[in-house]
Amino acid sequence: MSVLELHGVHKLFGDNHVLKGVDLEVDEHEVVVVIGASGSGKSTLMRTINLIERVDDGRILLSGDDITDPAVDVDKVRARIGVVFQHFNLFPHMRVIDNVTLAARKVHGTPADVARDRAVGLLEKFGLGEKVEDYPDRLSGGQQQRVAIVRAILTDPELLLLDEITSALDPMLVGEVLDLVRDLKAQGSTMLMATHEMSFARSVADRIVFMHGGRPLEVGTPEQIFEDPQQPETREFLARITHR
Ligand SMILES: Nc1ncnc2c1ncn2[C@@H]1O[C@H](COP(=O)(O)OP(=O)(O)OP(=O)(O)O)[C@@H](O)[C@H]1O
Repeated sequence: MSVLELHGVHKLFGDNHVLKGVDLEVDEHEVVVVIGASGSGKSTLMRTINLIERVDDGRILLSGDDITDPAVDVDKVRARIGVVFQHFNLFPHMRVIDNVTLAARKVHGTPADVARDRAVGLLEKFGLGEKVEDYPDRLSGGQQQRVAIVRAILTDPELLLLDEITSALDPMLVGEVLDLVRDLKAQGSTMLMATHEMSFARSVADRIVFMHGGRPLEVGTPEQIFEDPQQPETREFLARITHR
């Protein structure tokens, strides 16, 4: 069963037609990685799914529910999706534990002690056990991003959206964040992510989506896309990005 379905999704900013009829599916436990040149619409795609941007045409279904219906309760939809952005977006005035548990307590109504126990368990599991009571500015970028990921998974969302989560990190710290994503995949999380890290995309994706000109131009397994791309634009993009 599909956790996420996009049917003919269009998004315009003024007369800049950024998404031009995107069709896409993500199945349960599947990891789909979106690649493509800067400006090809990867972030916009993520933002329409999280309802930060409203689509101009088309439909998005989350586990069968039409979340693009104008009558939809946006907060309820967002509570079903875990999101991690490039910039970790932790609250600087809150300790790690409060950052991680805030949404569970305030949006999901999880009792504070239950949220705390689960958060501490996850933080320990991901090597952050000693940071529970710290403020974000005491943490490295990699640690902050891992905290943001723990926050996103705390309430077992149906879908995880990861948008360029390593782009703001010192290259030395990228690996520790990507290892966490590999762990989530091993646990069966359903994920849609945009990344410029091709080797990571290749190692973690079940399917790769190459965005070009506002739509998925080529979709396939990592082997198909990286070893035998069918479209000239895909070949050109991969040649450019691997020879930087
Ligand atoms: N809020 C906005 N208002 C106006 N234009 C926007 C907005 N957000 C994105 N755009 C435009 O949409 C296009 C696609 O941007 P988007 O950020 O989705 O690309 P991207 O593939 O994620 O790029 P990158 O890899 O650099 O992050 C760009 O032309 C951008 O200028």
